Amino acid sequence: MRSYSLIAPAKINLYLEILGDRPDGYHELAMILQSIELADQIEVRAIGTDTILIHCDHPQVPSDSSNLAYRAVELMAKVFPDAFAKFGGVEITIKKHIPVAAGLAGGSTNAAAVLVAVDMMWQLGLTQPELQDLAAQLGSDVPFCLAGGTALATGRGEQLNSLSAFNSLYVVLAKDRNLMISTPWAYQAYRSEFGHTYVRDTQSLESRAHRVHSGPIVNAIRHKDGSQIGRLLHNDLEKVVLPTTPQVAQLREAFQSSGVLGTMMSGSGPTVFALCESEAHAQEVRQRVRGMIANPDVDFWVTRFSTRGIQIVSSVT
Ligand SMILES: C[C@@](CO)(OP(=O)(O)O)[C@H](O)COP(=O)(O)OP(=O)(O)OC[C@H]1O[C@@H](n2ccc(N)nc2=O)[C@H](O)[C@@H]1O
Ligand SMILES: Nc1ncnc2c1ncn2[C@@H]1O[C@H](COP(=O)(O)OP(=O)(O)O)[C@@H](O)[C@H]1O
Repeated sequence: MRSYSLIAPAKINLYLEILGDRPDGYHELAMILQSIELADQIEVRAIGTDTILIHCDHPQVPSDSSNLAYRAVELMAKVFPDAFAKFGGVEITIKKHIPVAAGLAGGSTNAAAVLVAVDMMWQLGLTQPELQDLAAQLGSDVPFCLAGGTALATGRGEQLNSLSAFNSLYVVLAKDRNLMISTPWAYQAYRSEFGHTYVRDTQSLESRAHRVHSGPIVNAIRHKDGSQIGRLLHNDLEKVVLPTTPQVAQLREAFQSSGVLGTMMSGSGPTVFALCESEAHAQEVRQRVRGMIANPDVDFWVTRFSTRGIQIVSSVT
């Protein structure tokens, strides 16, 4: 039976600006997404029946049709019914290393990996734009997870422009394991407090330029300038999460006082990350902040920027 083993990396958001509400209920964004080496391992195996089975070693990850990996196979089966009839269903095993509901796109990257595996398993030969289009139907962050590296994302986050990828920066991640933040809640809270309608068609490029402020950080990324990148980190969702979740604000302050290049909440949180120039410094910061926080429920990870998205590690055909 065919099987594929894949690596599905997490992401952090170096920049997240909310430009306004969209008529479809989403928010118009200007974001910079960055892959990191912290990753889940995904096995996708043909099972010759018409079922989809999910196994995951993490108690908070569903194994039913609400799992994004399940939804990825379901979407492929709907779009390619003949291939599904010919090759049958799949069994997916997810080894979770990415914390769940953490703002690190764990579910999205699992779904992206499954799209890649099913494309190969069903011998579809899809192009990158075709895969990206399917990915966007599964979630706003899924197209980025497929491509990986460093990208400027617009629209609801699915329109990508890749930036020069580099892996020389190290990342310390911290998350209280009792805290989970729902992405729809974070956007809804932002809309209630700061919402304003964004009508793309009537916006000239010039008026858009007045609202999007990602230029300096894009420039810093082009120059691989770690100190500038650290200084220019930005996330509008912090405006609703920091006041309601003091643990996040506290972690951010602890990193801030530890001599890092910069610190920010990732996506809708609650993970806070800090950027460092070297692995030794990142390990030192992890130790120092662990001591300052004195909360045994906070987990830490040291990882680094990655230039890659979904990677196929091995296949049996
Ligand atoms: C906040 C971010 C930052 O990268 O990531 P996470 O914190 O979830 O990792 C993303 O914008 C999340 O992307 P993703 O999790 O794929 O979102 P989706 O499944 O498409 O949408 C989940 C919900 O978030 C809200 N949403 C999402 C994207 C967007 N541009 N506007 C929104 O308002 C909507 O309420 C939507 O129903
Ligand atoms: N394959 C999956 N991995 C992780 N979470 C998943 C998956 N499928 C569905 N979920 C659910 O999606 C929600 C968001 O999880 P996740 O994708 O890890 O976070 P985020 O959207 O903050 O990046 C959680 O409630 C989780 O139970």
